[in-house]
Amino acid sequence: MISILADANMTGLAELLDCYPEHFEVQWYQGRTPTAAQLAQAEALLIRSVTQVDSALLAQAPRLRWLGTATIGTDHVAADALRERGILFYSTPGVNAGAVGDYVASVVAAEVMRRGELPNPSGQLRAAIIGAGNTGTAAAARLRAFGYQVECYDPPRYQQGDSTVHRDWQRVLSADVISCHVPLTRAGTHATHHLIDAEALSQLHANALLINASRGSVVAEQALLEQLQKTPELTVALDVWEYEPQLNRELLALVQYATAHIAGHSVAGKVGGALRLMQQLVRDFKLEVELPELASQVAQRLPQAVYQYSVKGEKLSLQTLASALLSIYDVRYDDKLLRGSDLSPQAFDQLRKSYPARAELASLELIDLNSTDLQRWQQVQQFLQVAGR
Ligand SMILES: NC(=O)C1=CN([C@@H]2O[C@H](COP(=O)(O)OP(=O)(O)OC[C@H]3O[C@@H](n4cnc5c(N)ncnc54)[C@H](O)[C@@H]3O)[C@@H](O)[C@H]2O)C=CC1
Ligand SMILES: O=C(O)C(=O)[C@H](O)COP(=O)(O)O
Repeated sequence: MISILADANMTGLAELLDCYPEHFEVQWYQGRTPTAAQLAQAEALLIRSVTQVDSALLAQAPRLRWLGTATIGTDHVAADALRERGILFYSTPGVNAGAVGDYVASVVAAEVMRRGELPNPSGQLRAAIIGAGNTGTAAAARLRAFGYQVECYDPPRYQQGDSTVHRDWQRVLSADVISCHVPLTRAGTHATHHLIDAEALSQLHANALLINASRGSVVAEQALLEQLQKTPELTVALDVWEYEPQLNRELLALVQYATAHIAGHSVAGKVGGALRLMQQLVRDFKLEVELPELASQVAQRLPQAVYQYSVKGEKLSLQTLASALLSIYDVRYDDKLLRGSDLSPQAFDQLRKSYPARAELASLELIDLNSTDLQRWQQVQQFLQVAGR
């Protein structure tokens, strides 16, 4: 029996573990940090982005030999400390990239409804993706579906010879939509901490749309607040916050879309994370568990495959497309939930814990289209299906 300690709020994991009671002895922890008594027993620890794993936590977990985070980001884990102890460590790259792309699409669709047109202060319909990895690629595809010319800024990839990306920071700052998709890093040539600082913010078009669904500290929060006080027309969508679960209330009042770090929270993204960790755990501990059976347990939890939206024979206008996308995932609803809460750290965590089941935009099917629009829709659909590099 392996002694597993896991975040109680990891969608799909309990069902997977329940299928194999003979292999696992499971303890669940609530909230952000396990107790010392729980850590003392654990051989394998399964976490989400809210649990900080550092030397102090590891010192309480003498039996630990395996750590998995069901997230793309790994900035909450001290990888060096794990290496020193010889603890195996896994994350789930790309697992919720489609969901993050959908979040970006939903923000743009909501802007179409609010402005009556796409954000386009430069008149060139140009979007900049910062970080051309999995989430950046999914977001770029969604922006292309709206007709944006998308350019990806990614100096590390550029240095490695990737000719599809650039390293011209000024081009990023002059775009109509700027969307952040980098890991949070604090050291090295390409550190991303406060990448969007006061100087960068001051150079954006007043009517530009800035989106951050990466990590809060990629944008300097105080500088953003000061910029919004000067240019309130700047439209900002923040899914992540520099000091979350503590929110900057003054800043929240000035951003157009404020959500509780849920950009990646589609059911497929969340359940996929649990499945990938389980598959790795089963391999590393050499357990006799059928991996295909694990996958089929997960498939049963995914939402229905197709959501139909009738355009009722009308032209596929920008507004119709935006309405159809919002019918699957509407960021304005998540924004209302956060603003309607008491904005405390507990409320922030509770919103994430009780997040409703969310399908992905790839499951949308438009019906009753005329033949010209059918072609346009098929192109859009391809963009909506991109779920990583
Ligand atoms: N809000 C949410 O729910 C979610 C947030 N995230 C965050 O998004 C981050 C990115 O995720 P992925 O795209 O899947 O990661 P990825 O590793 O696939 O791509 C990151 C890209 O950023 C580039 N990069 C690194 N430093 C850079 C810099 N200084 N300037 C420009 N580009 C730089 C890398 O070369 C890489 O291409 C994650 O590390 C995580 O923190 C991820 C999933 C969900
Ligand atoms: O994958 C990541 O990185 C994220 O930020 C997640 O979407 C956040 O997921 P949870 O930590 O809330 O499971």
